[in-house]
Amino acid sequence: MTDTSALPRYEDAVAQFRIEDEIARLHGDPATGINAYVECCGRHTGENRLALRAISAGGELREYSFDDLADMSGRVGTLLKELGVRPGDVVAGMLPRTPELVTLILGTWRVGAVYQPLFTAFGPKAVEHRLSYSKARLVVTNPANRGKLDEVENRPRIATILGSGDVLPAGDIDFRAALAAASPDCAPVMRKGSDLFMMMSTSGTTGHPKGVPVPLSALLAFGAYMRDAIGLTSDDIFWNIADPGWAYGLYYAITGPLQLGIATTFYEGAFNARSTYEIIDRLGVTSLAGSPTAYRLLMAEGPEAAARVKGKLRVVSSAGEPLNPEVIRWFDAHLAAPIHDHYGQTENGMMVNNHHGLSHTVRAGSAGFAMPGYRMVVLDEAGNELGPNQPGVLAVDLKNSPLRWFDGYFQAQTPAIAGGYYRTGDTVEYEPDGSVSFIGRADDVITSAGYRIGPFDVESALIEHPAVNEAAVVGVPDPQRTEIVKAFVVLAPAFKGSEALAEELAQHVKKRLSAHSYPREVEFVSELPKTPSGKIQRFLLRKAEVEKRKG
Ligand SMILES: CC(=O)SCCNC(=O)CCNC(=O)[C@H](O)C(C)(C)COP(=O)(O)OP(=O)(O)OC[C@H]1O[C@@H](n2cnc3c(N)ncnc32)[C@H](O)[C@@H]1OP(=O)(O)O
Repeated sequence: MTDTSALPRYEDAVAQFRIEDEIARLHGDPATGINAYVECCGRHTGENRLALRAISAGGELREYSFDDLADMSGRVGTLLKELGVRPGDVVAGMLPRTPELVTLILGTWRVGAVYQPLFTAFGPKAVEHRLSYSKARLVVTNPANRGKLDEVENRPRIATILGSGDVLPAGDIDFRAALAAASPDCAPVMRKGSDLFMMMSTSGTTGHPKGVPVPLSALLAFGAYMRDAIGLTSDDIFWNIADPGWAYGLYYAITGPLQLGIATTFYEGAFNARSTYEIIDRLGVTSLAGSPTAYRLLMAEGPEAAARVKGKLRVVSSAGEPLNPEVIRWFDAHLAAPIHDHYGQTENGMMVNNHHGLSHTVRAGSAGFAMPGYRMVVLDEAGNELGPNQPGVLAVDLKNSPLRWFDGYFQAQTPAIAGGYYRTGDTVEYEPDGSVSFIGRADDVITSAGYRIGPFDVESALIEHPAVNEAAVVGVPDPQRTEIVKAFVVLAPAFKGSEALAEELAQHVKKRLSAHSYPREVEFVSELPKTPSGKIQRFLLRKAEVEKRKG
């Protein structure tokens, strides 16, 4: 167990926070010149220091040093330059958690370009939308995901990583062969802190996902989170199980640890509790990060499975959904591991945490305290700051949060930024001790297994099916996944509701949109509740479902 008395006091860290100290920890300077490859790899080379442990689905462990990643990403950078990728251009990756993914990201940053993740569970619809706004110059993928791009209009150039026996699709670049022929020498292109290095996306309620531009200055916040909230030290064996197709994985499974010069871990297989315990045991993982759904699945495996690794985990960090007190107690009893809830968003990263690297009281059920460098407030509808025990929307005080970096969605309006605040859309209240208690979303965004799912996207995918006239999609409570996606469907006159049709609609969304956002429940209805102006009232459907599940 961590001896928290040896940690810096939270109050002191807040009082002593100076952005100049954070900047001094970087190799570059956001004002004069910075490069994310240099921060996350180049500056850590020369000592053969370990950067990545990659475990294949079959259990084979391969290790890569920062020097290995420097060589491989140099080749990527050389190839990108040969392909005409310039600083500020977007390069997309639709790859599983493999060393090649890391080198693609580092190589993209090395030439001053912007990395856009495409989660491998996405279908063609989700991919097409993201590529359409980012205007990516190149997408790098593998044969398992390549077929989706055939259904994408106006797709960019494609580079495919072939396995043995794979045939290169006509017109594609053979990524491995091109890298073998490319020079590892590639001088990093220095950029300003306001220049972008990632293009993320986030789910909306009234439209398709919006682009979230991430400037290089966000490295300051990512590093601070790893130190203060994860409490990462050079003695740790760190594993963040989140997929780098999403913010938590890209920011804190790749960027954050590598920036601190500390090795990260990838498991290339699909998540399951058994392999997770095996890897913790085999590698001696001391610091684990992931979502509550993953932790609930570890619990469901039972105390005997946990006994094998009891006492190994020094700290466990949880993000993506509120952490249940029951999970906290179970981790304490069966793993002897303190598990702490952290709160953040794709916009701005993690902002409120039960810090592992700072000492403060930790209450089960609390989201924690604002990370030093952020001033978080609770606002009423008129934008007034509220005191303790008054529910309102959690917001960032922009002027007094030197670590904040989100300036608005990519080429889209950002009503969440107004009056000097960024409103997160989450309803919370402050406790008298200054910690934050999470209440719920203020809008219709669904949180399922740590993923944020926009109902509009799922509804649009459903409506593409010939049987569907209208659809409304909401999140309904679920003990395992926090919420699951439920669709209420009004059928076209020629169709009759059946279990087979419900399954067909679910599979349609899974294939077209994304494997993680399909409706796990489909109910056929004759009409949907609407306002007089015709807007679907999802909240009424959600309320009825909550009541039904209670009773
Ligand atoms: C600031 C922030 O960003 S906060 C946090 C961001 N969120 C996250 O990181 C997400 C965290 N969640 C997870 O990692 C996972 O949900 C886990 C590990 C908890 C549980 O994983 P699983 O139960 O295996 O399934 P998961 O939720 O990933 O996927 C749902 C479905 O999509 C499928 N799927 C998932 N990934 C893929 C993929 N890459 N390719 C194809 N299908 C996939 C799964 O097989 C599953 O299908 P099923 O319902 O038919 O079984």
